[in-house]
Amino acid sequence: MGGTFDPIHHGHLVAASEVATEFDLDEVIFVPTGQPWMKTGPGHRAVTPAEHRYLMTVIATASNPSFTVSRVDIDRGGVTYTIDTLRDIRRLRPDADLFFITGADAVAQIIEWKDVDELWSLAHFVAVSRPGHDLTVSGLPASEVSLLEVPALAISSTDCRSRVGRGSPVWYLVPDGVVQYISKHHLYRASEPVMNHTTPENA
Ligand SMILES: Nc1ncnc2c1ncn2[C@@H]1O[C@H](COP(=O)(O)OP(=O)(O)OP(=O)(O)O)[C@@H](O)[C@H]1O
Ligand SMILES: O=C(O)c1ccc[n+]([C@@H]2O[C@H](COP(=O)([O-])O)[C@@H](O)[C@H]2O)c1
Repeated sequence: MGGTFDPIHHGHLVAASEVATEFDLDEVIFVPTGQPWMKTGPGHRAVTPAEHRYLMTVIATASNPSFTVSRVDIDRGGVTYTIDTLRDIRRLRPDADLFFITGADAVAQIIEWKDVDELWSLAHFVAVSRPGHDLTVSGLPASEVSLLEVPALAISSTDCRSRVGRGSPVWYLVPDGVVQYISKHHLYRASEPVMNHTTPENA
């Protein structure tokens, strides 16, 4: 499951768990993005430094033995494209059948992703329902994309960030360890912007 995970929240975790159960997956690899090109650049906010997003993802998934976190997109550097993510994961897991988990909002944009026609040979895509978004495969090859209804959690990273920014709690929207990480590193505080060069060591 790829994501910006800024921060990771229970919507991500429930989606991953439901897909793992439904498709009998051995492992779900969470892959935090490097630079997500659809969320960066002019007119977009600065995405939180990758090391913070990576560590929050590790904390959130640590208690589940089937959940792991990959650094491939972070360590490759630069803009993240799923075509590269899947090629790297395939190299690391040559014998695995790969599934790529997305939410209904992300799957609706796949047609704009880099090298979209090549994606289907690398993984089977599973799109999960998300409150506020229609779940359809229109325009996509139906045999390559499965749709799955998951328990509706109207949680977004955007809302988590703005809640922290205005001093509202994010308890129970994100895992407890992520609440504590956000607080410890002063993430998402409007008055204390986190610069892109900030690392967990000097935050
Ligand atoms: N509540 C949710 N239910 C189902 N899928 C979700 C949910 N939140 C995120 N996803 C899916 O998880 C993947 C990664 O999401 P991402 O890290 O961008 O979180 P987000 O909450 O959408 O972030 P933001 O609000 O910053 O855009 C995407 O495929 C997205 O569609
Ligand atoms: O490959 C692309 O062009 C592409 C464009 C937008 C998003 N993605 C991937 O979709 C996943 C969810 O992205 P996001 O921006 O919703 O966090 C993440 O793994 C991104 O790398 C991929």
